[in-house]
Amino acid sequence: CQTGEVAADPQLYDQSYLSPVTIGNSELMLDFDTGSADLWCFSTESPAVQSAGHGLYNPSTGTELDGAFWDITYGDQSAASGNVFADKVVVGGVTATKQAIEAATSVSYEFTEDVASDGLLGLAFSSINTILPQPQTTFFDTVRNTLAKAVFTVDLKKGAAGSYTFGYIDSSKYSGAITYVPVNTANGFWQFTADGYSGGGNNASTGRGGVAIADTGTSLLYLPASVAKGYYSGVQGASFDFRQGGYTLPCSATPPDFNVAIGGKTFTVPGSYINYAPLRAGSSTCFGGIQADSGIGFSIFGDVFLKAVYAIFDDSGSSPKLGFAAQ
Ligand SMILES: Cc1ccc(-c2noc([C@H]3C[C@@H](O)CN3)n2)cc1F
Repeated sequence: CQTGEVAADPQLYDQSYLSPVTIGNSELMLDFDTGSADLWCFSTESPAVQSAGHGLYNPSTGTELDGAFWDITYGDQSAASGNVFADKVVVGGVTATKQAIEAATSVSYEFTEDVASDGLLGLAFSSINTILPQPQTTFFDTVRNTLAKAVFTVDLKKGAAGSYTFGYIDSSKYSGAITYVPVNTANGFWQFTADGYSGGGNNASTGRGGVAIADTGTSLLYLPASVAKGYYSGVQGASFDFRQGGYTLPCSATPPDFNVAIGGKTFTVPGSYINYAPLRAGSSTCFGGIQADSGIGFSIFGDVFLKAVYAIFDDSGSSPKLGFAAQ
């Protein structure tokens, strides 16, 4: 029965978190993403102009999955594609002897420029893996029957290293009780229902909650437009900036805390997490950590929310569930 833990290292402004993964005989830094289901990495097959500065997977240690290819586009329209090998993957001591490794033969500029990241490790449901003609399993699905308990946990932190555990829940990482809610896997995400929101200009609870996904690969907290608007109506100097494509606020502001009701429990995002980052280096205007989820179809509980809680992604029972606890 395997268990393991791996660090989650924050990148600038907590834009993403990277974890060390051994693939074949390379150690790469991957962005663990509960909002997608492909494990892909830069490789010796990637064009040098796209892979300069990145760690590379060398497929010579793997076995090619003949005729298999993959092509993924993320929420921000960044993309990558390539072919597939089976190879050994080790995450925090947990070993998958034959994991589908998606070697990139092409990536969009966002990935080329993100030189700290050597690829992504998807932790959503394997139903949305993009490998054709036959989708393959995520790392978690590959190892889940060898784990002491079919769970992984997420403990992200603001401006500090957090961790992912596989196969166990670490009671030292949270306080109080864990609140569990059911997960709807129809879209392949860790999708749940939030009961309601309050905080900022939303002084009265805005009651209605809505459908949301827990997404470690998204930096911010995307909420119904009415909730985002209500929140910033209580923040001096905040406004919706069409040029920036979202709400901005003075970097000098200490915004009010934001509360989310889930499973009858209230979880608080400290206001400081919502003063996210300067628009560009040296700017005194910052981009807000809460933004509207307009056009997405559901809310996205990204890192701004996840770094305020301890999150349990549990597929050990008859149906998957999400647990949240105060950190
Ligand atoms: C350069 C770059 C761009 C995007 C992403 C990215 N990773 O996860 C996600 C979110 C959105 C949804 O697609 C699934 N989870 N986005 C990572 C990158 F390193």
